Amino acid sequence: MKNIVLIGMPACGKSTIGYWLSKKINFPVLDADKYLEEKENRVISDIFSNEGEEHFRELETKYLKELSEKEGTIISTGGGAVKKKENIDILKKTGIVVFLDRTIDAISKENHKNRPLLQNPDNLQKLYDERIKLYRRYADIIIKNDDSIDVIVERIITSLKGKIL
Ligand SMILES: Nc1ncnc2c1ncn2[C@@H]1O[C@H](COP(=O)(O)OP(=O)(O)OP(=O)(O)O)[C@@H](O)[C@H]1O
Ligand SMILES: O=C(O)C1=C[C@@H](O)[C@@H](O)[C@H](O)C1
Ligand SMILES: [Mg+2]
Repeated sequence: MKNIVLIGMPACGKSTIGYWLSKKINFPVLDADKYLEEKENRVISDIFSNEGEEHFRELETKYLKELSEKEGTIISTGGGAVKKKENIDILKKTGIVVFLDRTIDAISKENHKNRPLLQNPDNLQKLYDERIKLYRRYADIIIKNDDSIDVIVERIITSLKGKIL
């Protein structure tokens, strides 16, 4: 059974929707950021401020490789997983990639205190402009996150029917 890999901007809903999708279809869910933090026994913001983003990206690739070895699992990735094509190539071998497409306006209204790259609010637009084409390019399925969580979960299930469900 293939994995379901959620990609998208920070605060687009990957963790929340991954969790509720998992309840609904009975697949386990793993959050790549949490997995990395547990394996490293540190929080991501600490890795960013001490060793820098490049080191974090190396760790991210290492743990995405481990996660890609799972089967029938929902994997919520970090918002920057698309920065390296290598990450996506790895994830696509065993998974179907779902891009959660949420507007920058909706994202900007969330609380970003635990998102190191969004401490400067101007960075949200910059990240979006850099990444939107990558999320679209790498997605097998694009789901607009513009309704309640329940509706979005149903949209994902409908779009996966006949593919992996
Ligand atoms: N459709 C929605 N309706 C209401 N709230 C939403 C919706 N989608 C996301 N949210 C809210 O937006 C916030 C950010 O969502 P979440 O933490 O799941 O994003 P994420 O993509 O996992 O972010 P990160 O990349 O930082 O891990 C949460 O408080 C979540 O409840
Ligand atoms: O958008 C990003 O580049 C990031 C998003 C988070 O999920 C974490 O993976 C980390 O803070 C980097
Ligand atoms: Mg998350």
